[in-house]
Amino acid sequence: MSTEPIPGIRPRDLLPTALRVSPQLRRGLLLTGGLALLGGAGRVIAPLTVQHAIDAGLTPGAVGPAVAVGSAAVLVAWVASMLLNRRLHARVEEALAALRRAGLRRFHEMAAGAADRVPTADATARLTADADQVTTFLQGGGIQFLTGAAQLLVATAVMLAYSPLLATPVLVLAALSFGVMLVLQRVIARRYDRARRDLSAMQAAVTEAVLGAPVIRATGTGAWARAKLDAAVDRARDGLVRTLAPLHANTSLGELAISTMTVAVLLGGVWWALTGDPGRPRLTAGQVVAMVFLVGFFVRPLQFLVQSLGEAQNALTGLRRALELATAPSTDAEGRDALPGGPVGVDVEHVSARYGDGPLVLRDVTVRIEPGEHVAVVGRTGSGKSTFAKLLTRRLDPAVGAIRLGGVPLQRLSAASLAGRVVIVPQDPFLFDGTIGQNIRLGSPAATDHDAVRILHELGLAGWLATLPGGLLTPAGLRGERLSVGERQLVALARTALADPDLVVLDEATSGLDPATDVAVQHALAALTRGRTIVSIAHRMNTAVAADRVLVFAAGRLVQSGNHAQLVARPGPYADLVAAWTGAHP
Ligand SMILES: Nc1ncnc2c1ncn2[C@@H]1O[C@H](COP(=O)(O)OP(=O)(O)OP(=O)(O)O)[C@@H](O)[C@H]1O
Repeated sequence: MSTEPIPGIRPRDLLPTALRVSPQLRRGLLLTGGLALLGGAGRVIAPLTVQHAIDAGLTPGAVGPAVAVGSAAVLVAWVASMLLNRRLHARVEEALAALRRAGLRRFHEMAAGAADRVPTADATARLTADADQVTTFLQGGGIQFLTGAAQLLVATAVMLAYSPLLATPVLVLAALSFGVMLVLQRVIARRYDRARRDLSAMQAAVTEAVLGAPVIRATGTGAWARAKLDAAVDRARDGLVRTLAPLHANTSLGELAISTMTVAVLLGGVWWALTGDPGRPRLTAGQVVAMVFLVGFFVRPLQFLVQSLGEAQNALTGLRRALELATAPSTDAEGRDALPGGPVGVDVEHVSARYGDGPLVLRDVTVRIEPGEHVAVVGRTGSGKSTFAKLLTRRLDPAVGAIRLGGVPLQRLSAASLAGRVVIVPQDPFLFDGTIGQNIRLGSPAATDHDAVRILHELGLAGWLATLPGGLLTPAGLRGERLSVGERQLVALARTALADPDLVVLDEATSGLDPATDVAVQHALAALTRGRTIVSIAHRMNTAVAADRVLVFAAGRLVQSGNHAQLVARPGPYADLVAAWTGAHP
């Protein structure tokens, strides 16, 4: 039950997963590799032409062609790098776009319960800032990373061809330092991973501090809020600082290896050249000069690779986090069965529930809700009403027991068969930035404005529609902020009615609606509930009185069940609640 909603990806699975999620990366991979090799080889040809010119005695007949070949090679390298740059940038951006699309799609396909456990800022960061790290790396020298690696390969091959004995100490030193760097790289990866999580948490803290600013100003709790934010900022800073020590160790180690290699080749090359027969050195002067050049061509990309390992690691961490979201388990992977047609009956059998690893907040609840029945769920605050509603809509899975909808275990139902058939209407519904009409039409993909007007009439909301300045074209604003809570509820009720669901789980608004909106909401609710199975989390007595049956929760247990008249007649939690409600609204 406490499995991670977004499982990690092992380093060795990173590339195959990236290629699977973003197949664009595969396209023209051979050509891209070829261009990188051409770019690297073009640069390495220059020292070979110098060697020829020197060994030919630096005669005009030898220097001329050498300069021509060298220049042509440099030109080819330049063109190849330019083409490589263009290709790689375009492919990677296409791949990232696919990754973002796949990530968002998967987030929408995730089981509601799992998605609820992913902090909003974390999901957002994975699709934005984390994926951006790859672009940042590419723009900040990532392409040179690739041409550098190709140049390193070509330089190694040529050095080995020239003098295996001289190339050996260079390669041994390079292999040794790479071994140590790999270990350091693992440490860096772990620390970057941690740092990115802390950055995500900081983003969440900043969002909270900005969104909560009106409350903070009104309550004068600025110092408390800033202290909370400061702690998150400090953690993010410390996380980033912790990556510096291994990063610096890595760079210094690279510098040390590089200087040692240059000295080894220079000394070794001269010694090797001199120890041949007199007049017939084992290495010609041209070869020694070319070797020194080649070490430069070997060393410079190596140095660059080492220095940009940190950024590469950061980009890989960003890529991995985005990929993890894009490959998180979806509900469809679990559920294959369809919900039978018509009003849905609900069977809750010995269900207990908890959040994460916390204590049980709902214990051994057993109840059957008949198809078409209207049930009101009541109880004091914290008694478990919302938890019960979350269980019915799979935003939480039972720790113990089973729930069946229409006779089918909830976890066997596919997300597609639940969409539009089982709908939750929260207290403060979410509206998209668009018109009221567009928000209502979301209930049914094929619906027209005509359908939206019809449904508003059916719900008795024609009068409300007439009061809207732009009718259906009235803008709702970002998250519906241009409408009141009551109006948002009316739009959500119309959207729900248009979806024509068979089971509606309704979280009644607790916030005070103005009397006119309140009446409109009550009428709309009465119209919506006809002929459907309804589970209302009731915060007002009228809802409980009107329901076919009332379920009373207390301290996580279902303690009473019956209609209003039966329950109010006997002493107990329901009678106490009714007394409290009547006391509050005499
Ligand atoms: N996301 C959560 N994580 C951990 N505990 C939670 C979470 N949501 C609710 N709880 C705990 O579960 C218990 C039941 O909460 P629940 O929201 O179901 O109560 P409720 O009856 O709906 O209350 P209210 O009328 O105030 O909405 C409470 O003790 C609450 O603290």
